[in-house]
Order: sequence, then C-alpha cells, then structure tokens
Amino acid sequence: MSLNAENVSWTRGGSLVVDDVTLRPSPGDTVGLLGPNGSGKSSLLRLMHGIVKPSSGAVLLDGEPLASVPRRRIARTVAVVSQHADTDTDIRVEDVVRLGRIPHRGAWGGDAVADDAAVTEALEQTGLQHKADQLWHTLSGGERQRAQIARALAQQPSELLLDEPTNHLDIRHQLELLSLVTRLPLTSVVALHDLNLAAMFCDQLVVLHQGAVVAGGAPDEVLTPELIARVYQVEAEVRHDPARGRVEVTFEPRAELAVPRRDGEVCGPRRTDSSPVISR
Ligand SMILES: Nc1ncnc2c1ncn2[C@@H]1O[C@H](COP(=O)(O)OP(=O)(O)OP(=O)(O)O)[C@@H](O)[C@H]1O
Repeated sequence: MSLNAENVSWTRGGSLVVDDVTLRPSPGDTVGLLGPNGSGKSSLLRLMHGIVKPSSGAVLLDGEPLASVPRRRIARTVAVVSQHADTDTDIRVEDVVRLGRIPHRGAWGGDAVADDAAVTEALEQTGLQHKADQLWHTLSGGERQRAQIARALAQQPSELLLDEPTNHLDIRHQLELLSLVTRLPLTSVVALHDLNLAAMFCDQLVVLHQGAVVAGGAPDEVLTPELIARVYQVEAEVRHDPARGRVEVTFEPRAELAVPRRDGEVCGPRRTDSSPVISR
C-alpha cells in the first residue's frame, strides 16, 4: 500500500495554502511533518485523507487518484487522528474505539470476534483498558487523544495520518505514543511541533514553510541551525549525539522576545549563570 501526494496544491480564500507538495513516504516509515503555525501541515493531511480535494496535483492511493477511490476503501486503508475531535453525546470510550471498525462491516454486519479483538488490542496499546466503560466527555484531554488513537488503531489501517497527536499528552504518554506509532507495521505521517520528538522517532522529516516543502530527508540532514532559523526564526544549537544516534536541538531565547514587566523593566530569559537578565 502507498499513499502519496504528487505536486499537490490547495488554494483557499485566494491564498496558496499548500504549494506544489510531493510526499512519498516509504512503506513502514514514520514521516514527521514539521513547520510553524499556519505552514500547511493540517491542510496537507486533510488533502492526503481526501477530506478536501487538491486545486492541482493528486493524492494517489496505491497509484490511484484518491478522488476515484471509494470512500469505504479509503476508510479501510487510511486512518486519521485529527487535532480536534469532540462529541456531546454520552458515548463510552469503548464505543468510540469501536467506531474504527465501521469500515470493516459488510452489508450483513461485521466479524464480531475480529471487531472485539481489534478494539481490545487498541485499548491495550493505548493504555485505556481501565477507561473502556467511562463516558468520552468525562475523559481528560490526553485520554481523549489516546482514545482517538485507539479508534484509529482499531481501524487496522496501513496508512496513519496524525495531526499533532502529542497535544495534551504528558511527557510519558508523548514518548509512549510515538514509540507505539513507530513500532506499528504502518506508514505514518505525523504533524509535530516538537523538533526533538521528531528527531527521536521519525525516519524522515518534511518541513513546510508557507505551504511549500523547504527541506526533506533524515532528521540529522534536515534539522540544522540554518533551517530552524529560516523557518521558525529561532536560534538553535543542534548537537549530534552518536551514543543515541540522533540529533538534539536546544534553543536560544531571543533578546527581542524579552517582555516588559509591570514596573517598566524588561525581563528576558535566564542566562546560564542563573542571574536574571534585566535591562532598562
Ligand atoms: N478552509 C480554509 N479556508 C481559508 N484558509 C484556510 C483554510 N484552511 C486552512 N487555511 C489557512 O491555511 C494556512 C495553513 O493552515 P493549516 O491549519 O494547514 O496550518 P498548520 O501548519 O497545520 O498550522 P498549526 O501548526 O497552527 O496547526 C493557515 O493560514 C490557515 O488560516
């Protein structure tokens, strides 16, 4: 299976939101989609899921334009975890996860044993077994996020699209979630803001800036101080850690981001000598 974006552009309100993007994840890879707020990550994921149609170019599922693939086949193959999932209805966590089985139902129903097994496994993988009977709207933000991921896993897709899946998660669950995603025998495209998580877990990175791809490749090729300065306007130090086999990014707070205090003084970040930087 493959899900590729080929020279995809998407225009909205007169602006080019996604600008001639080609993305061809290798089977089994985890591809990190990076870029500042508004750079087009969510829009590209929506295009790759077929929720919106490209203005030009095409998204191909196994070489076939997504627009001509039946919705049901897309749903069996591609699962999405979006940023904003919500419901007001009284639905239990297990039932949310079970929604992932809908694409597998035929006209005469589904395979109940396979459905139960997939739901149980997805709840276990996301550490939500003990929440199975709890109502969705009583979950914390992080638990809701994990329930959405469990729903996507129950779908048993070959392609997984995740839009900032670590939002709301504490550090342990961020690490667990991304390590789960990378362990699964799936091809994943995951929009991330945390460059170190991206370096730690992604096989390949693609960086978007104003809708266009400005860098792509292995994390240690992509994450350079020059790229980070150009795209995020932030000074960064990038260290190669041979023991861990990855790069680590640390950031330099910028002096011009110093904020005025109520007493008129301007406070910047703490220096490494631990004395507060205060200038008048
Ligand atoms: N339906 C739409 N109509 C008009 N503008 C849109 C639409 N969808 C997205 N945009 C604009 O396209 C740009 C890219 O948005 P998008 O949500 O894809 O960025 P993003 O990289 O995911 O951002 P973030 O990191 O903040 O989630 C933004 O400027 C947004 O306002």
